[in-house]
Amino acid sequence: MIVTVTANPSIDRTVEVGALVRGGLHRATAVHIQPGGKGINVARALVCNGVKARAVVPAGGAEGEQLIGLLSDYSIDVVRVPTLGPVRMNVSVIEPDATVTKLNEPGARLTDDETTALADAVISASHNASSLVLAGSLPPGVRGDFYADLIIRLSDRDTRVVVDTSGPALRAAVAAGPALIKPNHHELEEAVGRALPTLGHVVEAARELRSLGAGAVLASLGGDGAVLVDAENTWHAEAPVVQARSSVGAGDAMLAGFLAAGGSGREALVSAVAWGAAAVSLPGSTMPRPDDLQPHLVEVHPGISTDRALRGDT
Ligand SMILES: Nc1ncnc2c1ncn2[C@@H]1O[C@H](COP(=O)(O)OP(=O)(O)O)[C@@H](O)[C@H]1O
Ligand SMILES: O=P(O)(O)OC[C@H]1O[C@](O)(COP(=O)(O)O)[C@@H](O)[C@@H]1O
Repeated sequence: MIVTVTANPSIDRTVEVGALVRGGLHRATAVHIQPGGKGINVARALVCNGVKARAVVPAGGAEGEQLIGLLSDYSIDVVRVPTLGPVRMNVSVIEPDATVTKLNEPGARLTDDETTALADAVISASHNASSLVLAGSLPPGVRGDFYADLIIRLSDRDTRVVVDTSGPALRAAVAAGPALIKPNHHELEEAVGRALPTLGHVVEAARELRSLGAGAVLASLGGDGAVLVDAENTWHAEAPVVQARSSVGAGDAMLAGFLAAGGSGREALVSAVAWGAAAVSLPGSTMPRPDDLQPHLVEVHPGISTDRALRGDT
């Protein structure tokens, strides 16, 4: 069983429009309303591919009811932690060339009691977990070391803890020694405090985060694919997307693909990149199903082209 935690879930509205003009009126050509937040997306991708997943989700208000309702379309074992404040709504605007503009709300403040209830629910929901995924931003009221504390509390278990977050929460989590982190390009730059214009810079930064405590680093690089740095190896892999539609949730699909394929090594990276590329070809934050996956199109490069300039599109 893979357990995911989404401390700050959302209802995602993905709105497709013509070219975006700041200050202009845009008539939507399509709208997708989907359950959101990184851990929820990882769980959706897993169950869409026959892998069992449990999702721990704090949810309150009418939006919380709607989120739980949307989740009932998936065979996820949902552990709901009731909260007073409502679940946030995040909006992504997609232009015809698949450019995404994201508007993420901060989320409602969690009280101290709600934060404690969430942490306790995670500990009990992950009793039989092979992997525990701590994913997404932290809502107001939750301290930046929330994920780090969970890693420490779970350190005597066999569960592999995986972290996909940003900013101070990521820095704190790294120091607590997670098995794996999944930053995108921007989150990796933020974590090391400098720009990473080339593949070589990304690999250096990933090694730095390993030296600070992360067991392995799976860095997603948008159209440039992904890099995996673990104790033994460094790999770069990428796959073409014939027609990009929406990259919302691509990183979450990618992490799910990595875990579904065992969560370490070359073959897991191939699976990750195949799932990420497939997600980009689907509307909104739709997660790929087996028929959408094309692992044979994934290219794993024999060495790292350290001077390769990155597009920086994450
Ligand atoms: N334009 C693209 N072309 C091909 N693959 C892509 C593209 N954008 C994203 N991907 C795939 O999806 C993965 C996750 O995307 P990325 O944007 O890096 O993550 P996040 O959604 O976390 O910001 C990438 O590692 C890559 O495999
Ligand atoms: O918690 P954050 O960082 O605000 O991110 C939440 C958003 O990220 C998503 O999980 C999408 O993730 P990606 O970064 O993979 O595109 C959305 O479902 C959600 O709205």
